[in-house]
Amino acid sequence: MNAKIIDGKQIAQNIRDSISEKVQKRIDNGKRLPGLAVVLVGEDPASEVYVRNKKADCEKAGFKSFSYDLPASTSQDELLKLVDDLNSNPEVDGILVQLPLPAHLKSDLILERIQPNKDVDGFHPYNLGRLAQRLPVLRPCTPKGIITLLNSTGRDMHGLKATIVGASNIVGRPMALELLLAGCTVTVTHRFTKDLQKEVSEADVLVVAVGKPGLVKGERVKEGAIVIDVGINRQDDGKLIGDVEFEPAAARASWITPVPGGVGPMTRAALLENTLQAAEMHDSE
Ligand SMILES: Nc1nc(=O)c2c([nH]1)NC[C@@H]1CN(c3ccc(C(=O)N[C@@H](CCC(=O)O)C(=O)O)cc3)C=[N+]21
Ligand SMILES: [Mg+2]
Repeated sequence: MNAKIIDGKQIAQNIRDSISEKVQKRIDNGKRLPGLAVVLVGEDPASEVYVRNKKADCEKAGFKSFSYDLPASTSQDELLKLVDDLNSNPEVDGILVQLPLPAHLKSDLILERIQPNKDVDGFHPYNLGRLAQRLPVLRPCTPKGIITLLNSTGRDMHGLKATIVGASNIVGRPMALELLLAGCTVTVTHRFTKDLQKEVSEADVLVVAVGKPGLVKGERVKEGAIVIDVGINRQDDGKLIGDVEFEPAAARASWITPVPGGVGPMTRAALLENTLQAAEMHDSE
């Protein structure tokens, strides 16, 4: 088997084109532009790149974008006050507080302050709870983007054995809920898992989201598996690589995502989808 590449960059572009058309229809129908507020606290260089890209995505899609670059010294109360203001601003459909936040800020309390119908990251307990109950509203962006990638393969997900490597709040856990909803039998591995490579070797669908290059050995990938690599690791030469050994994994898999150009662009596209969805929800409120 030699894997076909799942072209996240192209699929994300198709999504952005379709969103631009829907924004144009909103304008034709005299509706507001969808609005996204992006909040960045402190000066993490990687976060600055992501936030700049998100703003550019918004502007290209025809959304209104609001941006708040706050100093690392911002207090919990100041940040909560900003979230409250954005919650009550009728031009703002979506609020994204870029993670990680500086250590003195309590991100769980801040994320819970975002009104669930503006929680375009899908991180609020309400939205995670709805997903857990098979009644999703706003879905976490990276898992949502991955479901779109899996659907693009045309493979029926029902009954497939899916293994997720990594149990984070932002990827692994919501990914498990999405794959369960899609009909997979789901395993989540984490730091206490006894035999990671054994779990990997049994997966028909493998999603790896840890942030350790080479964590998944290509020779352990099941013949014909679909491999989704969420890892983004910058090497000394500046190149990005994932968590999966790409070449040997691609020799065994049926489909595989590249890094870059796989999951990353889909996370951004899902953010635009969620912001448009939030705007449509707010139209009828
Ligand atoms: N509240 C919040 N929501 C997030 O969704 C969020 C966050 N905080 N904090 C950081 C992570 C990371 N993340 C990425 C998004 C796009 C790419 C992306 O576009 N990656 C490109 C490469 C980009 C590059 O060259 O650096 C690719 O994989 O092809 C990567 C990572 C969103 N995150
Ligand atoms: Mg994002």
